[in-house]
Amino acid sequence: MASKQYTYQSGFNNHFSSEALEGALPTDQNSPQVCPYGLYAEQLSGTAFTVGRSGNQRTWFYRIHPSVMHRPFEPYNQNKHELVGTFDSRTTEPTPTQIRWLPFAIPESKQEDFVDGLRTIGGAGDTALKNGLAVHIYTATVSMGKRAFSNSDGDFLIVPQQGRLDITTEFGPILVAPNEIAVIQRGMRFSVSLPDGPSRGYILEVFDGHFELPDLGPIGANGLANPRDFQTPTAKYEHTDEEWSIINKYQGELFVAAQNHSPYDVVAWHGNYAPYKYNLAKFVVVNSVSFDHMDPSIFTVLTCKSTQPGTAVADFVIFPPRFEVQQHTFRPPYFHRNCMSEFMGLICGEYEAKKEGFLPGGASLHSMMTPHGPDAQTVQHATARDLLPGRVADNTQSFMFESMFQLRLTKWAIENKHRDYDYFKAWQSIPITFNPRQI
Ligand SMILES: O=C(O)Cc1cc(O)ccc1O
Ligand SMILES: [Fe+2]
Repeated sequence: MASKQYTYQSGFNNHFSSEALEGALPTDQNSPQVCPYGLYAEQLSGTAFTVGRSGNQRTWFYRIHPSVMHRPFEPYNQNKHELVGTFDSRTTEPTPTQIRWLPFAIPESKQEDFVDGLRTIGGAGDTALKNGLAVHIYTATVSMGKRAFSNSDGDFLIVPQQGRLDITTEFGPILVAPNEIAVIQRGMRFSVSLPDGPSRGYILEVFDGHFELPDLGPIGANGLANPRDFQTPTAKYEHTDEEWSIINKYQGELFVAAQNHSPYDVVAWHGNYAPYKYNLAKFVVVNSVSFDHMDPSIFTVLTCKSTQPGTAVADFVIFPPRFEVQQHTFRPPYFHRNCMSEFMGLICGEYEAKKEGFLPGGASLHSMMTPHGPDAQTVQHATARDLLPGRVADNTQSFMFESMFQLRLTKWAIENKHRDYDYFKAWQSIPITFNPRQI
């Protein structure tokens, strides 16, 4: 698997075309009476037919079998209570307290693939009403083999933390490593293999809309995540009569259907609804070069907009390696209470606001308006240090899923054995230095 060739098309939101056999893409129309090579045309819509031209997304597949050639979907019960698509009092609980989880264990003695290893941490809203989001953790020890996953509920933004993911998609293969992300939108079939063995990562799922690049405003035409650094796969197909299972997440529940051919039989495709990957090391960092701490929105890689301008359903924000040069400034993240929810994870290294306890593969949640900020050790260092220009976050990468929604947590997350009940202690020994006699 790992020796497989991966070729990508570059750009964000482009109209791509790819054919694994020369001449497989019809040249003059989408639906010829008979397609080249006897293929079948099938459209995958990522937006309603009538969405305006600038936001309309769809792809045309030219495939050996129409994907409808499968047996009926039946409930797939395994793992049922650990995936959630409706966040209400029946499924989840709210808590405003600061929460931290130590690294989520990968059950190495258990054979679990990417689908069986999905667990919902929390979320908001409801997939049926196409409003809200979910945050999941995946841990996996085995490849999916002849099982394909397809999510009718939302788009997945996948953040691998340990182990590369070799993702076969209907559009072609994608290899995604820690410090890269992959976005696989709703309805796209994919299978995950694990070239490095046991793997773990985070997933942000949005129930409506799609991820976009943030506007750059006065920054200008370049910077942050540049469109050309996004990579979409190229067509690759297999023609087999083997038994496959299609596992479909629909309204937060899993269903399975059998079919006797590979779902990866797309010989050619064209369109602007396609999965992609992005290497976080390519992010062009912008920050204050004089003084003060900028808001982390300067580190937004992708955003899923709501209908309220500037207020996102979810932003994917990173804290990348960079220079820090601000003078007479408290340089770490400030103390704050935010009208947005902040879920954070760590891919590698150490996060600049926490000296201890926030570890790669772990996570934290600072809910809407819940106070948080740097821990006591970070405060002590930041207030005493020399402010020479320096490096921050070298060899590290942390990220935040920031959302306008209030998240509710699953029982799995709240009662998780890796929950760090001592998290509140991080702030208890912050030195109180108030002196009314000091000018
Ligand atoms: O809470 C956090 O650690 C994330 C964060 C970082 C920062 O630099 C400013 C605000 C913010 O929420
Ligand atoms: Fe914060």
